[in-house]
Parts: sequence; structure tokens; C-alpha cells
Amino acid sequence: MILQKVNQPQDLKTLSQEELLQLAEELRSEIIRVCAQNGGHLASSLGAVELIVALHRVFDSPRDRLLFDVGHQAYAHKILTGRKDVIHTIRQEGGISGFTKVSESEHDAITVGHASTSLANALGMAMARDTLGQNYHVVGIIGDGALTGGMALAALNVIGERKPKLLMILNDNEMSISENVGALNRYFKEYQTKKWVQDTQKWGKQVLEGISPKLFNLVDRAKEAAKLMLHQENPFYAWGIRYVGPVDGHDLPGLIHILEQIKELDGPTLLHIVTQKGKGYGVAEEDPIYWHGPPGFNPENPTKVSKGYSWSAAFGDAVTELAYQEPRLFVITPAMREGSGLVRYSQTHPERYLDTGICEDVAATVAAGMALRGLKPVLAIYSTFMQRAFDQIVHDIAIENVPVVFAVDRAGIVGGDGATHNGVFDIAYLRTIPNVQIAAPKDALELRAMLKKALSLGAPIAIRYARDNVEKAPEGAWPEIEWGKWEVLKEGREAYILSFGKTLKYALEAAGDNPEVGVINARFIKPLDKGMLERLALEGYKLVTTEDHQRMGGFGSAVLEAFNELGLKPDIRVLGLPDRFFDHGSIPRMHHEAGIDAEAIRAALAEMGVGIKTAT
Ligand SMILES: CC(=O)c1sc(CCOP(=O)(O)OP(=O)(O)O)c(C)[n+]1Cc1cnc(C)nc1N
Ligand SMILES: [Mg+2]
Repeated sequence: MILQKVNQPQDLKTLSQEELLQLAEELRSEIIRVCAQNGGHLASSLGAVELIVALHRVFDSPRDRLLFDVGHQAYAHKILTGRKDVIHTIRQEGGISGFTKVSESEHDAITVGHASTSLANALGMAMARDTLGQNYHVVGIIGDGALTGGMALAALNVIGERKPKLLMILNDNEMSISENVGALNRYFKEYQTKKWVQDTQKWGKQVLEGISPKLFNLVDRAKEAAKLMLHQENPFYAWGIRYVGPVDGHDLPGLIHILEQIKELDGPTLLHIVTQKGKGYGVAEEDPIYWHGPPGFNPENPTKVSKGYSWSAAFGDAVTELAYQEPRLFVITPAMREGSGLVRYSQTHPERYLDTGICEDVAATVAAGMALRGLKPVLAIYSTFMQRAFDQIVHDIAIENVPVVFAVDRAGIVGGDGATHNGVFDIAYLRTIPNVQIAAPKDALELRAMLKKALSLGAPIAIRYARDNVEKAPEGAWPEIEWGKWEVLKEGREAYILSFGKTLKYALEAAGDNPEVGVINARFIKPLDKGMLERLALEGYKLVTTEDHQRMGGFGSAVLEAFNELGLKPDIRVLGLPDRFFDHGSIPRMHHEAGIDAEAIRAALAEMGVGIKTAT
């Protein structure tokens, strides 16, 4: 086993070409083994194996900085940089992160999980290096999906102007999570199929094989001039960035060779490599969408498992039905078709479906434009990724009360993806924006009721739901809902627990059959049901609020502010996530640690002296 001889990247420097090829296969097997055990980003990591081996052969991490965009494709990087003995803990409680993480290793140049940040970060590092008179390589590795993000494209614009010595590697597998979208993606798809491009590549590879880096530089300059004369429409030229490729991203010797030849080139260079997502593992090659991030599986007999009926599926079923009733409904996703439950909708209503690519900011403002001109847009977006659209929600939607409905998925702690993916800030940042309303359904029926009502209200409305399974609502069920009114789920003689969405189950568990304690489905977070709040306070009830959201600025904060406005001071405890990040791990355990579960609610009730009685 070659991997036994490799503990740090410098151990790659002495391996022969055969040993490097063998190492790549061993890394592939290890990635499959670990993902079979833990689940994880299998297809992306398999597709980046040769690239990562070549990078660590040619460059000197951690002196040279390797920045992986999103960081989900970096399992081989983790194994080669001193973490092979802990790779089996990836995404597990107390284990290593599923993404690169600065605090985890000196070899992890950036902490990521959200897409499109690597190039801006790489520019910053290259400029720091040059300003401080230091000398090391900075390499930004970005996927074709992440390159659809505005941050990445804007960074290219600045890089092309500043022209630092910087290597960017476009890992192009024509996939995001779904098939990739966008004009750049289409251009390169066509570009690669052009006969003259393929012939030039072949000729170029032969020529480049046999020449020294110095001569490569001369050839490169001649090629640049020729391409400019041919008015090569390659967009990277417009950005003033040297473009090299496309080359085979699984040809390990070829990759090593080309990296050695371009690593010393001055100015910004983009190496375009073509890879296959899922490379080397049949099922993942055939279906890179399912195997992008599968749950655990049997590596000998890998089969797809159903993850159960989720809130995402409930949303997808609801909009698919609604679209038949409402011809102006239009659904947008920023590159999360599968994750947001929209596969069936995209097939049944393709003419009213848009995948913008990984650009939540653009998606929000496109929705605004649609709403301004008479459509009824629904933007399906994860809570955490909606953070990318904060200004667009204020500037393009809320100020003019533009009617966009946000279907906010993954609200709350999400588990294996960890801190970069938890959806725990949306209430805090949305409720401060005038005109924006926030609702949280308790089940699929209430989701349907809220969705249909929201589309008739003509206002910006966020409907948030967790990463969780839910009972399927009957087809054709469109119940009414009294907008802005909470729902008493259980009467109480002395106290009430106010909660919504996922934490309602903790509230009901804490109340149990105790006649002293009631439970209210506080399903409208903005506007609050102030009439209910006033009644509860005036009638002297003790109150506990609980939410799977930061305590600071969350629902509980809103309730406290409301009592302050009402001039009322009930005995109340506000439970929510403490002021820290929650990494990957078990959701129930993190809820317990955060103090928002049934045990914490009971403790709060006891602290207020609420009698723990059982029904007589
Ligand atoms: C992990 C995660 O959350 C991923 S990985 C991924 C596709 C990336 O495609 P790329 O071509 O860059 O890489 P590839 O998988 O190797 O093809 C998306 C959309 N997401 C969700 C997502 C959505 N939106 C933002 C801002 N960041 C992320 N990470
Ligand atoms: Mg890709």
C-alpha cells in the first residue's frame, strides 16, 4: 500500500509515476469506504483525486496555499495532509469536517461550505503575499458549479485587472449538484466539442510534453498572441486571464507535467481541467446527482436508499399541484433542484422553472423582476444560502413590498454539513426588514395552507421549515388558515410553551399530559399574534419560548420586544441556540446541548415553579 508511506504531502515527492497512479487508486478506495460508512460528498471527491495528487506533488502545502471552493471535494486532500487516520470520522460527532476548515489543519487554507469564495480569497492571499514581499504559490480550485456564483465571476474581474501571480484551476465536470447551468457552462461544453479545439489540444499536448517550462513560456506567449488574433471569444481573455486547456483532469502524469510548466508563469493563469464526477465508481459515474452526497451505503452492492418523505418533498408536491391552479406561479432555485424537492416540478412545469446556478443574490432579484411584472415567483432557498441574498431582499424586494414568496428549507441545525450549512440566522435577519413576513408550518397541511395564502397576500413572505421528514398531506388538500393567528395545540392551567416548526415536538413532549402546561403553535413569527400574547400575559400565564434558531434576535427576542411594547412583564423564559456555532454531528444531541429540547423546557418550567402534575 503506497498510502502507508504517505503521511504528509512531501512524501509524494519521492514516489515514482507508477506509485502515484497506485496512490490515486488507493485514495479512491478509501473515499468510497469512508463515504459508505458515514455518507458524504462521494462523487465530487472521486472526481478530484488525480487533481489533488498532482497538486500535492507539484506544490508545497502548507507553504503554498491550496484553496478548495466549497471544500466538499477535498477528501483526498485531507487524507494526504496528515488526516488519513481520522478520515473515517468525517462529518461525524466530534470528527473532522466534511469541508476544508482552517482550524482543523494548516493545510486547509480556507474554511468553506458555501460556494464561490475561493477566487476572491485567493486574490486576497496573493496580494498579501506580494505586499509583504513573500514568495509562495496561491492556487484556487473551483468547480464549474461554483463558477456560476457571482462572487467568483466578480473576483475574476478584479484578478484580471490586478494580475497577481495566481493559479486558478477550473474543475469542470459539467455538474453542479444537478446538471450545471449557465452560459459559461454551455460555452465550454460547445468549445470542448469543437474539432479544432480537440486537434489543437492533441498537438499542444505533444508539443508541451517535450519542452522545458522556459520554452513553454515562449510557446505560451505565441499561443496567446495567436488566440488574441483569432479573436478567441474565450471569456477569460476578456478578463485578462491566461487560459490553459481544457486538459484531461484524470491524466495524472499529464496534470503533473502541465502544473510544473505553468506554476512559475507570471500573472493570473486559469487551467481548465475536464473531469468526471464520480470517476472510478460505476454507480457514481452513472448517477452523480444521487451520489453527490449519499447517506451510508454497502460499497460492494451500492444501492440508493430513500431518505423518507421530507419537508422538501412536501413543498415540491405542493407547488407542483399549485402550478396547475395558478398560471402565474414561477419557481426559482439557485442550484438546489434535488435538495429543494423540485425535480418533479421542473419536469411538469419546465416553462415556469428556473435554476439560476449557485447565485442566490441573482435568484432573489430575478424573482423581484418577475413579481414586478405580474408573475407570482416562489424562490426555493436554503436558510443558510439565503444569507447570500440579504441585500437583494432589502433593496429589490422589501422596500417596495414586492410579492416574492421564499420557501426557506433547512431552517435550523442541519447535522452532517455543520456550521456553514446551519439555517439559524434567518429569523433574526428577516424580521428586522420592514414588509417581510415570516411563517413556520407545523406540518405539510399547514405548509400548503401558508403557501397558497402567501401567494394571495401580495407581500414578501418567508415560509421556513427544517431538514426533517414530515407526514405527507393528501393530494388536493388546500386548507384555509387564519393568517397571523397562532393555534392552541394544548390548553394549560398555569403555563404555555410557545414554539413552531421542528421544536413543537419538544414542546408537546415537555407538556406531556400535564394539565398545568399548554402548547401554542406560534406559526407566525412576523407578525406575531400580539392579541394572543396580550391575553396570555394579562391572564398571568408563565411562558417559555423555544426555537431551533439563534436565541439572539430570534422568535423569543421578538416576543420580549412585543411585551415591552405592550407594557407587560409576564414571567417568561426564552430558549434558543446560544451565541456560538454548532459543527457537524447528531441534531438531537446538539439540540440537547443547546438547551432547546424537552428536557430544557421542563427545567425552565420547573424554575418558574410550574407544577409538574399529571392529568387526574
Ligand atoms: C456541498 C454543497 O453545499 C454544495 S456543492 C454544490 C455544487 C458545486 O458544484 P461544483 O461544480 O462547484 O463542484 P462538483 O460537486 O465537484 O461538481 C452546491 C450547489 N452546493 C450547495 C450550495 C449552494 N449555494 C451556496 C452559496 N453554496 C453551496 N455550497
Ligand atoms: Mg462541477
